[in-house]
Amino acid sequence: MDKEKDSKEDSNKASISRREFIKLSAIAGSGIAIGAAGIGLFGGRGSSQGVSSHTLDAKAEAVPMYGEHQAGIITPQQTYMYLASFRITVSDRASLIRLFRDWTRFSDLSTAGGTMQTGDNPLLPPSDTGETLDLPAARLTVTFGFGPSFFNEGGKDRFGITAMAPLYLKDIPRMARDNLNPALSGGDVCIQVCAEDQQVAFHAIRNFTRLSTGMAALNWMEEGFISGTAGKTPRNLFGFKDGTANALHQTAAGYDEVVWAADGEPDWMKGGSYLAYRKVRMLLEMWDRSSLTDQEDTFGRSKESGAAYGKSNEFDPVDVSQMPADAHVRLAKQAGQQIHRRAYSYTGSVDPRTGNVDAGLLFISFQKNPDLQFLPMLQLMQNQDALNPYTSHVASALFACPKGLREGQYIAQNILEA
Ligand SMILES: C=CC1=C(C)c2cc3[nH]c(cc4nc(cc5[nH]c(cc1n2)c(C)c5CCC(=O)O)C(CCC(=O)O)=C4C)c(C)c3C=C
Ligand SMILES: [Fe+2]
Repeated sequence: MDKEKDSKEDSNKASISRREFIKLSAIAGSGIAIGAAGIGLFGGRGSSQGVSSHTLDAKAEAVPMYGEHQAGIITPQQTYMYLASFRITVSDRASLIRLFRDWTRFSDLSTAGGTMQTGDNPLLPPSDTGETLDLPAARLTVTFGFGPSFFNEGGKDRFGITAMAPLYLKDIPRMARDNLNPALSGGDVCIQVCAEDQQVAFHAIRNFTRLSTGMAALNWMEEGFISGTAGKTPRNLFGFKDGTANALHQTAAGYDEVVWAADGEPDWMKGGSYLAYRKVRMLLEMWDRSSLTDQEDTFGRSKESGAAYGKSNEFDPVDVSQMPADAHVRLAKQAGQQIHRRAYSYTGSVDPRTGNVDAGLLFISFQKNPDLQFLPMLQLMQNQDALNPYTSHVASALFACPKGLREGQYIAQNILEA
């Protein structure tokens, strides 16, 4: 593990300090107003104000949103995640700038544990929906991404930014086994929100949506969770440790190699990353009837320890020759590339016809070059993966997540005002 990156990530976990709340109060004093109701006043979330960092648990910690890279990409995974996709409904650049300014201010506030004003005018709806008033920052992160249609929608340069499109942004090509629902796929803008508290995460998505009224519409929203003991790899709904191989690149050099976009990209994208998303339904009932041997052969790893076939421990180097030819991990390795996975499990409703539960994986990976790292891997897996009989890919999207922000900048500023 790289010390420098680690300490950066650690500083990202700093709790909300008194200083930050003073900063927020100062902004409040300057009378920033957004929309009709306005982000004009800020309320700290009760329990964390003025409490020193070491007395607070992870739920109280704040992850600053400013820096070289956006938070929520290599940030250690929080327990809850919402991924939302928006369609921009305005066509002029000025409105778009207003939307991104509003979203950026709300991100700044909410990731620091603040809220918008909750009601100094009884004749208006409160600016903030209020459900986080007594809650701390809960390691909330907000990650913005832009879909291909943001830059060019069916040949139309809506915002005059087609020339600013990043190198590898396009819709993920249709795969042979795809069973995609277009209503749950793609979009102009995505917002990934992660937090240690589900209510804090939902509050953020809900208020992003409110702030976008008249300027953007919510296309779809997915909610996910993961759970694991601190320091241990969390397990997916098939009961296997999921994310082990991320350890192969968790150094500053590794992230540069795997995650951060660089050469040839427009300036706004250098230090950003591509978010590849697949909603993969997992056929739990069928899986639960398969033998342990079949389950382990599917991945080429031991279910309990997570060790690769022929090895004893989870992080021992993989020897693909020990695995069945169609094992998921063997195929992933065969692609010869690494990606940074940050997946979450989801559960949904029961199919009334079968009694089966809609559940699975919100597969999310970050990479610097999806053409090289992600698409060939997906292609290989679609054709041969032992996991295929147990899964169905039901939604898909690719977004370009810009580099991080400096204080005072708004998201997409270096695209819209370049
Ligand atoms: C196209 C990329 C991938 C998709 C889609 C995908 C879906 C998927 N994966 C699991 C469970 C596991 N995946 C594991 C490893 C793994 N998976 C991918 C890529 C995709 N997975 C990669 C690149 C790797 C790492 C390979 C390596 O270098 O060793 C594992 C093993 C443990 C681990 O390393 O995380 C599991 C388990 C599911 C259930 C799923 C779709 C539902
Ligand atoms: Fe996988």
